[in-house]
Amino acid sequence: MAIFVRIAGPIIKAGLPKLGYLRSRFLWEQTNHTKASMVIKLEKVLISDEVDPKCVNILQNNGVEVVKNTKLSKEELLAEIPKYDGLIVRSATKVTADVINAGTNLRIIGRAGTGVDNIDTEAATRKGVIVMNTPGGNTLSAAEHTCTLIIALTRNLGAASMSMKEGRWDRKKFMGSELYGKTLAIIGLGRIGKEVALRMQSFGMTTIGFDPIVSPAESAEFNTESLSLEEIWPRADFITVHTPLIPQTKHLLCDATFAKCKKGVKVVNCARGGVIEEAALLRALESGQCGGAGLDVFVEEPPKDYTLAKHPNVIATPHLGASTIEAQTRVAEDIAQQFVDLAQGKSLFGAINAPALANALSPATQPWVQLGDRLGAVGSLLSKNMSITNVEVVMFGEPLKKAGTFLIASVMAGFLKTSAIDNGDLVPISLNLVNAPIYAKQSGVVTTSTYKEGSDSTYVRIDLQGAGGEVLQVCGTVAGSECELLSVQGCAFGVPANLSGNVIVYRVHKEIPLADIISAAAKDGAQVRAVSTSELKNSQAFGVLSLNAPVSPGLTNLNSVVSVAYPASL
Ligand SMILES: NC(=O)C1=CN([C@@H]2O[C@H](COP(=O)(O)OP(=O)(O)OC[C@H]3O[C@@H](n4cnc5c(N)ncnc54)[C@H](O)[C@@H]3O)[C@@H](O)[C@H]2O)C=CC1
Ligand SMILES: O=C(O)C(=O)COP(=O)(O)O
Repeated sequence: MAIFVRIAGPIIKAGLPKLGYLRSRFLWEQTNHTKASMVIKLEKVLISDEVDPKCVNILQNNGVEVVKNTKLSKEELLAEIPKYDGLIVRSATKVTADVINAGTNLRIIGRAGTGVDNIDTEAATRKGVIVMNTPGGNTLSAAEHTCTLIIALTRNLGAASMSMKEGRWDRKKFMGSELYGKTLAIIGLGRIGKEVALRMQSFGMTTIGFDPIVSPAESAEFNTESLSLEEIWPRADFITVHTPLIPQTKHLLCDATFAKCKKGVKVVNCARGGVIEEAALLRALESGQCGGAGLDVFVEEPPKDYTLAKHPNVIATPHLGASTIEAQTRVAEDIAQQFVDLAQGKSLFGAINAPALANALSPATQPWVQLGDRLGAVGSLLSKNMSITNVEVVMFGEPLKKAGTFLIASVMAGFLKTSAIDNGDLVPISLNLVNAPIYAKQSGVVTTSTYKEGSDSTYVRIDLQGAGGEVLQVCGTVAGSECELLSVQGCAFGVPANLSGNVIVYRVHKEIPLADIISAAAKDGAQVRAVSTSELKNSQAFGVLSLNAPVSPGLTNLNSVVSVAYPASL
């Protein structure tokens, strides 16, 4: 299933009503892709960075073809990527929006490591591509490397070792200081920050820290006092940063914050280049405001300018935090196993951009995901001209208790797809549970879900509310693996209508002989395979014609017999 989006531009299709509530317009084209379901097809994976061979073994043992090529230029990667369902990287490959958009078959990007700043996660999410990392696999190695840099800094290990290699015995030059009794400030008290705290406490250091999501009680559990940054700067003898590089952490240490620190403060960056502003650090080192820096990461890797790395008070390593046999084995195994588990519908572990996929992975859930998509499509067809502002998904029956998030996403996928047929937009995007929530939000339609306790049967109702307050209700269920329409506007179908393949959905306002409907549809070119009709209630009834092949829109003959009829490919 592909969606074509153009944010602005003329409506190409004439003669069909336009949906004013869609802020951007969508035109769907049917392809072989599964509708809004989210079973990940994983046949071919590209590994474009140095990842432990265990990754290849696990994938291959699970029937995945793997190509490892760590020498691809950007142009070569752009040319190669369409061949793959999955891409595995470390920090070297820059997975930019153009790479993601070139990946016509790309379903999943895996980061064998922690930081995903080299992956344009927003572009991936819009394209419906899952981004996954291996949180925790390299925590201990990064923490140990940080501790190594702190210890090395305080005893001038880098420079002292260098001077020995140069044949000198400089005992006076390299007077150090003890860590015992000193204060270590840890900015970012997540996985690595916490492990650094625990290790450095064994040297007798006092650990203080700041993290917006770690409560004082949590940090107290690892003996670290939680303070504001303003309280931290003047107290710290050493500062180590363990945050991702995000706008809030960029240049956390800069001229202004260095100025608030103790003279001679020593700093360590084993997180991401740019959390400490490099130019400000150089100035602080030159002035003596900073007494030394341990740097594992740089804004540009490898750096073009080695001034910082060459500074006598700097100990620098070329992004080695995760470069241990143990960490590389773990992250390689983890990412491969996470890919396999996701493809087999077992687990979503490590995915960072697919909340609607939670609870939607098991094979048993897939028909419900499909049902959401199809009810959304039917709802869209029958609510034309209502200017839908709200969509509520109401779930009945214990098995659907946790289905709200994925059902909203799949209903909106079906709804937006079908709505878009009347518009005309041109950039191809596959809608799925990863990107449907973004496009739903962008459409301006407010979505909610409600679970109703106490129902003996399991079914879904979607309530589509128009700008004028009117509501269209569409109800459906899953029988085996089939999606069935149970009722529209409370008009129950005698035999539930099968919602699959090519159909025509129609509405009448009085009893119309079925023969008249079928013969009118036939005149419009429809090869009708099956018919389901609802009861007539409140002067309306609904029907679904299942067809052997798609039929062109318009349906002039049928529309002269029924009130409205719409073709759809479900
Ligand atoms: N040098 C290397 O080879 C490695 C570097 N890393 C980097 O280390 C960093 C941390 O990794 P983990 O501890 O595993 O991540 P984590 O997600 O467990 O911890 C990061 C913490 O930073 C906190 N944070 C976010 N914004 C903040 C702010 N404005 N101020 C203070 N804290 C803030 C978060 O709340 C979170 O608790 C990441 O940037 C990662 O890429 C990770 C592994 C190896
Ligand atoms: O996991 C991380 O965030 C790292 O920085 C490690 O990077 P690497 O996999 O060694 O290129």
